[in-house]
Amino acid sequence: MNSSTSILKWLFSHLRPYITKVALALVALFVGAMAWLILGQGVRLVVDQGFVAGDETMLLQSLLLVLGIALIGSVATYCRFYLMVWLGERVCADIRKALFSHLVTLSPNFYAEARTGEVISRFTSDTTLLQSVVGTGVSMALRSLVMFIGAIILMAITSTTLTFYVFIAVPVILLPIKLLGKKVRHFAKVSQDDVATMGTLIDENLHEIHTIQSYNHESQSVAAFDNSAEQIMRSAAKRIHYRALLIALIMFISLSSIFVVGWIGALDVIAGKVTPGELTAFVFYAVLAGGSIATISEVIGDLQKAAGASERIVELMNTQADIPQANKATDTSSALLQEPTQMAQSAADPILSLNNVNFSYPSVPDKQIIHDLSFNVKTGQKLAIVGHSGAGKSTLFDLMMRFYNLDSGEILLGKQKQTELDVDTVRRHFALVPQDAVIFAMSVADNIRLSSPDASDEAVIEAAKLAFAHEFIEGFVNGYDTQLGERGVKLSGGQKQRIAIARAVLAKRPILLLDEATSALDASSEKYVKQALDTLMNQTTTIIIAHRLSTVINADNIIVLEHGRLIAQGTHESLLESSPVYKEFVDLQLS
Ligand SMILES: Nc1ncnc2c1ncn2[C@@H]1O[C@H](COP(=O)(O)OP(=O)(O)OP(=O)(O)O)[C@@H](O)[C@H]1O
Repeated sequence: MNSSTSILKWLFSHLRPYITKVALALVALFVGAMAWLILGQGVRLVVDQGFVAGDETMLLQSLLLVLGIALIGSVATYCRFYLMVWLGERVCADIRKALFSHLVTLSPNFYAEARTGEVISRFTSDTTLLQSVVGTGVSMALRSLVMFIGAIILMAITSTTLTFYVFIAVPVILLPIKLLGKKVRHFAKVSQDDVATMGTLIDENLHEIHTIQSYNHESQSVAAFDNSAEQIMRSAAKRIHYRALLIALIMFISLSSIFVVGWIGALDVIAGKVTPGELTAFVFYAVLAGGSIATISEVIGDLQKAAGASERIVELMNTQADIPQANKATDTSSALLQEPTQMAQSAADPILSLNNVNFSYPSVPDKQIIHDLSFNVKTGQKLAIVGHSGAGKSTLFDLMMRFYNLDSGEILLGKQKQTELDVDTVRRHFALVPQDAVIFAMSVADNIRLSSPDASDEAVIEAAKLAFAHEFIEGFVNGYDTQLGERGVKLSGGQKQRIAIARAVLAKRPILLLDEATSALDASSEKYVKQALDTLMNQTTTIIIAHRLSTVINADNIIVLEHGRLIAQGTHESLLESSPVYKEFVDLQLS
């Protein structure tokens, strides 16, 4: 219960900025409900004053009154519906915006553990559910509640005896709603889970269509999908059965009770205890009250679902970014990020130093990945890191950019400790060219501009020229405006890499982190990529995870990692002499 109250508070806090609209919606809701309730009195007038009394003028006047009330009720319904659904959409958009800006601050470690698919599903389906419930569910529940209370009061005023009989009928109607409603909800949840499973299946198969088709796996994929679709059908059939039964039972029981009460009421009319108009009004209210109860019981299930959805959203919102900001006053300035002319950094000073770094991933704290690692990189140097797969090379890049906290030791950027700087500032020191270039579904220019959103068109073209990408981009019909498909399907491997290099060039950051691609490109692509990288490496300090002989030969310094330990350091020639591991590595991996 406590959590429901906090969820409600959370939801209402999002409604607060639109308090005027909320108030207007509530006014419309009350006016609408009142209009429908007063309509019963109008009907009573029509029957008693016009119909039974045989007075044509009164009949017309009462009918006009009924029409007037219906008009007011309809206008109020429009306002309530519009405002409530608008509020639902608005709150949902606000929550989505807040959630997304929170999600982009969470580290890759969070996504490695939480499964991105699940986060996306929470994001889209939970917020959509919330939107429909805030928009229509709450509106319907509130309206029905007001109508129910009003109808009961007016019933009691019209005839206490008949109201008493109605109250005897209420539990008879509520019992099947409660029992069958539970079943319906259970199977609705099962169907939802089945649909989610199908979603994963579609996503996996269509994203990896290349592998599926090359291994002729289509028929097995189709069979697995058919199975999943049939499973949804089976649980849906159960849900539909219980729902149909529920509707039929409610109809039968409520109509029977109205008939019984109507019969008792008719006897009272014959006995002269109530007027025919009163009986008509009473039945009108009884139907209103019954309808309201049915709506509330239906919406309550949705409200519970929305509470669950909100709880999951709040849980996501409360996930803390695992990299804390600097403890001291957050320092967003860094000597290395100043204009080159003011830069106190001399070529002999280290631009990056690791001192006795120890690290294990938070998810596997017992397995130490980096052991007592120390080295430094001087301004303008080219440092190559070599080591077997799993030695911890990529982990080092992540540590430099502070995607994780160290277990012990320190990393310095120039003379400043990484932990004393704002995380954003730390990252502004590095331009990363990953092994598999990442291309987004936007234009070529915007893909390059990703690293520097304010860059001018001229700067983008300049960067592309330096990355040897300008020529092939010009070859596209739309040039720099060419839209790249999802996952960059329209580009070759070498082209993607050159776009990624142009992005790094444009970023103009003090340290280039380069994860050299292991997959071979064709000879001409290879040549362009190499030229592009050479240009870039000559401009800045470069740390490169090397897989090619030519790269290590040109490096100023090479460090050899084995199981997260630095086992040798030096130039290519000196290491060939001094380090058997390096020599073996060169023979095996690089030549
Ligand atoms: N998110 C993670 N959580 C737990 N362990 C991880 C994580 N990422 C990597 N590891 C482990 O850390 C070790 C080092 O991995 P890393 O990716 O840094 O190696 P690498 O030298 O870059 O290898 P490769 O050349 O194959 O890319 C491996 O044993 C790997 O299993």
